[in-house]
Amino acid sequence: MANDKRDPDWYLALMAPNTKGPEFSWLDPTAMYRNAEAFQQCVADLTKAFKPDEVDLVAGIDATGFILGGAIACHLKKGFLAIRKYGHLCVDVDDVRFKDYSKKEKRLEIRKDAFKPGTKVLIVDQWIETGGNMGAAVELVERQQGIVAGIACVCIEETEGGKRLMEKYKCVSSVVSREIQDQVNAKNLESFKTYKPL
Ligand SMILES: O=P(O)(O)OC[C@H]1O[C@H](OP(=O)(O)OP(=O)(O)O)[C@H](O)[C@@H]1O
Ligand SMILES: Nc1ncnc2[nH]cnc12
Repeated sequence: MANDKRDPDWYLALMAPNTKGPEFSWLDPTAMYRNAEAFQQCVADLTKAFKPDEVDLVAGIDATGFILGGAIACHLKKGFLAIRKYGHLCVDVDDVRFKDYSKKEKRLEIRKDAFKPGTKVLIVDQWIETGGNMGAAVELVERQQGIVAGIACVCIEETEGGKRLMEKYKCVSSVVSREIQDQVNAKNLESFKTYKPL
């Protein structure tokens, strides 16, 4: 990409707007993952701030955090820990209850003895809105004496919860410019005006 004249976060314009109503999140980043160049660029962007010895294990949040988290684990040549929605693992678990952007009660779980104490864990998800899911994931990792090496998401909204996570942990997202971050915070991307499904 030596002569690439695109903005560094060009691929965010491939995310699809919500056309189904308020019970869904306001856009769909999985539309962007279908583009090979976009997906690979996103994985590269979310990992470049981490040196190999900064991360021992990558954790992804159920469900869409598995897509990016799995790809990031392979890119960094690390193992992958699934942070699952409650009730899915067939082994003993630790779990956390919380509320997310839907304002409904949610619950995440990880297996007991998921990693050794002191393991440096990079937590990956698609998105941070209220920070409910990510806050719960952090709690699960820290309860087992893991060290949160960082947090990686396509976008992190500058909500109260998002800002709290950014103050405390090394957080990376694909958003580069103030302009796009403001659009993310406003839940309305300029690119929606010209977004075309394939
Ligand atoms: O910051 P928050 O308010 O917690 O919102 C962010 C979460 O919401 C979405 O998950 P959701 O459970 O809606 O969808 P998914 O199962 O498709 O990943 C998203 O993937 C994050 O996990
Ligand atoms: N995938 C997503 N897109 C936009 N906002 C979100 N809030 C929670 N998940 C989201």
